[in-house]
Amino acid sequence: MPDLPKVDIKGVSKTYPGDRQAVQALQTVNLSIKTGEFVSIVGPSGCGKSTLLYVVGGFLPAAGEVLVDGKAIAGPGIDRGVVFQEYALFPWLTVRNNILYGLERGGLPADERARITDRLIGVIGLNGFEDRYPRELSGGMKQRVAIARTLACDPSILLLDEPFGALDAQTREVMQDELLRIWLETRKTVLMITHDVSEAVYLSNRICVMSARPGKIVEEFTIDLDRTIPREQLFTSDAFNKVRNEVWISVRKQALAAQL
Ligand SMILES: Nc1ncnc2c1ncn2[C@@H]1O[C@H](COP(=O)(O)OP(=O)(O)OP(=O)(O)O)[C@@H](O)[C@H]1O
Repeated sequence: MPDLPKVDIKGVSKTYPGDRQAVQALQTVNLSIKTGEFVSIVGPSGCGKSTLLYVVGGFLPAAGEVLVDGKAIAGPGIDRGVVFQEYALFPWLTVRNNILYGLERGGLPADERARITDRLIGVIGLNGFEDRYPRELSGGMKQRVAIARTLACDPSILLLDEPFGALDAQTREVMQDELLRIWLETRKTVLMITHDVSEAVYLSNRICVMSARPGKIVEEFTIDLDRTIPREQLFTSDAFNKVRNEVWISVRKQALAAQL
């Protein structure tokens, strides 16, 4: 069925019960993501972006439905790999063993697991650092390991929650380029949360803007930029700046509405 969405979020609402007051984080969110599409979600702080990602990840129960390949999810699954903002590495495992960890339960023979791990260490540019522990790595290196660990299980969907939010500006750019290269190579379906409008425009096919809490999708932008041209050229192009400004204005409108 060629038109079946890879991820179909249907009428998802989420209210967190509270001691004093319940918090409605999401209200009837609908979003269909095609196979191989890179979709980013932007919106004001606290509007429910992470909540939506956790619902799609299967970590959080919610009203409505999330379908993957047409089937309702019932919890987390190996079809969906998640990368969190805060690296989430095991401090007691080396780079190699952090990446191997996710593969150990997959039933693959040891030599195949080692082959996948070695290849990914090359992909993330950490040859020579295989036996280092997370405490010996920079923030950018740790996040590369976290991404490699997620890629090791070869999920068809990547769920990225502000994956570069904790990195300095230069490392962030390097990591964006790395992610773009990986996506162009693998064409995985990606759902990414970010605060950074330029990052969303640089990486995505489509950007969804969420309203202030309770979050719902209020505007969508299709991004049709040439991803093969160098970053400097793209960032200084009129086409890039035009769409970046449009998205920025849309997010700002929601952020201002939240303050009223
Ligand atoms: N476990 C929880 N219990 C109660 N309320 C929660 C919980 N997690 C999130 N919330 C509330 O739900 C709302 C949405 O939170 P969420 O983290 O999804 O927003 P966000 O858009 O990702 O925020 P930010 O951009 O600041 O990271 C917020 O008001 C938050 O306080």
